[in-house]
Amino acid sequence: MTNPRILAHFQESADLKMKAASVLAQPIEQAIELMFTALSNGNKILACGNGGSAADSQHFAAELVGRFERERLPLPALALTTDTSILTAVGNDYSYQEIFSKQVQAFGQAGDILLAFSTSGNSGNILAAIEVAHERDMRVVALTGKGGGKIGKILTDADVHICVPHERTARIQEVHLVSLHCICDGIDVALFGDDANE
Ligand SMILES: O=C(CO)[C@@H](O)[C@H](O)[C@H](O)[C@H](O)COP(=O)(O)O
Ligand SMILES: [Zn+2]
Repeated sequence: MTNPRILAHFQESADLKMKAASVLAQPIEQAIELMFTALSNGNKILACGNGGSAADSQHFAAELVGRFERERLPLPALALTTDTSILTAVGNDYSYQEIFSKQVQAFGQAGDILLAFSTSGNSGNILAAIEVAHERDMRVVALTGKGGGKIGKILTDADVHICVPHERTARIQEVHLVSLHCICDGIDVALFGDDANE
């Protein structure tokens, strides 16, 4: 007999993914187009998030600098969640709220993309990073949940909002991850064409 709690996690995750597929296909396509255009123009992608979403930021950067499923040259993506000296110095000397926005200020250029994760849509350091990205004429791809929170209110029409229709952080993160893989796949298809018949 399968553990009912384990079964319930898998069932809820599977049900949400199929529901989210139809809701999120369009913003995911918009994110692919935005990122492919930016990368084609010589721009880069900066990624940030807290906790599990910090891991997602690093996961995405690794798949661009390394590869997703197809061989290609490295693509410029940087997770802002990895440099412990920057994170502790800025957190200690200024505030935790500024650990990503100061990096966006330092590294972000016009035309770059900020990939911002927040399952609640309300994390202050992500809101601050988005505000600085806008000041530096960057576009934002935000992955949220729980209705999008405050992030949903500060995004512009030029940004992309992938908002998972759920209230449970773990489930939202699981859909963020499959969305990331869709974006990686879409960038490769834009570069090399569809490999469906290969
Ligand atoms: O991964 C999990 C929960 O599954 C946690 O580590 C979670 O990422 C943390 O609580 C974050 O601080 C949540 O922040 P946010 O997603 O609301 O911006
Ligand atoms: Zn998690």
